[in-house]
Amino acid sequence: MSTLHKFLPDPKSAAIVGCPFSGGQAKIGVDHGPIHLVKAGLEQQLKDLGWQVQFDGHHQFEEIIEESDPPIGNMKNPRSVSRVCESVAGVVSGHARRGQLPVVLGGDHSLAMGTVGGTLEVYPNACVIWIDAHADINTPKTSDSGNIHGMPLAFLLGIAGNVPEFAWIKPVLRANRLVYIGLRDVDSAEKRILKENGIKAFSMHEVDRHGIGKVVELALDAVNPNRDLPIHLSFDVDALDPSVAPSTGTPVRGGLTFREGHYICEAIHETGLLVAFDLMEVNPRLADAESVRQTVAVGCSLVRAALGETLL
Ligand SMILES: NC(=[NH2+])NCCC[C@H](N)C(=O)O
Ligand SMILES: [Mn+2]
Ligand SMILES: [Mn+2]
Repeated sequence: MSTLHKFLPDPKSAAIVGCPFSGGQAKIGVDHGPIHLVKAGLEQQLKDLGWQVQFDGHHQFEEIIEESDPPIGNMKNPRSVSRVCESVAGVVSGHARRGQLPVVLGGDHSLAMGTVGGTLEVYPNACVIWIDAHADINTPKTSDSGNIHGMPLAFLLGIAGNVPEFAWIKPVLRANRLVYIGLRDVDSAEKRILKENGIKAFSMHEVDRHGIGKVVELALDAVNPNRDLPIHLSFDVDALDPSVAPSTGTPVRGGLTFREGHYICEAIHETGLLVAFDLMEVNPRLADAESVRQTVAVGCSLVRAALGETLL
């Protein structure tokens, strides 16, 4: 807690935003992620690190989830995803405006339209560091699955095309403010989108080549060369190797080790620039009880690392 923070007032204050929502993908259970993370004691763990923590219970989306929500093009549950994300954006921007650091617990990664949207409303020059096996940058036209958790960045960048139901999302994110770490399952259309927009990405290949320390340095150089811009860190737990975080909907082998994942969070904490953190795609309904316990524990410890837990 000794690290000086460049954007948050002292004493440092965080808000846990539980988002039990699964409409951005097809597997049941990811909506239970935040409940498990909070039950594991996350609130007290952050208090023990010296943070003031606000947690007002998980967000209730029942009333805004559309009962009848037929696909638009191939997009599944489009109205529900849109309305949930719009409400999350309001909650996140509210916390950020009050000088709190929102810790958003998913739920699936479509929620990032809300989290990143909310952060950028308050910190328009913030950069986004996206830790994921996947690029989540399909447009409704390029997506094979129609799952919106594979599309949030296309909407935030303003390259998703015109979908009136999503008109509230402003193209707030600039391509040169987005960087990835951990990619290893990128669709061919997504590869083209990354190239065409000159988006910096460090796949597992680069992690192997340079080591995680150098990769985080290079990632920060790409989006935050003077180390003076606010950082939104969006962490999809499937960035970790499935042996480390098995309970997730779209696991991909060859991922980040336990330490590599934590190192990223620790290094971003050390910048003193972190203004928002997402932990997404923890699905306690997948895998056996021990795997669930392990994944939830890793999720909590990633959050703690990002909020300043040190090894010494
Ligand atoms: N947030 C995630 N886990 N995304 C997985 C996306 C997988 C695939 N690229 C798709 O568009 O459906
Ligand atoms: Mn992913
Ligand atoms: Mn993702």
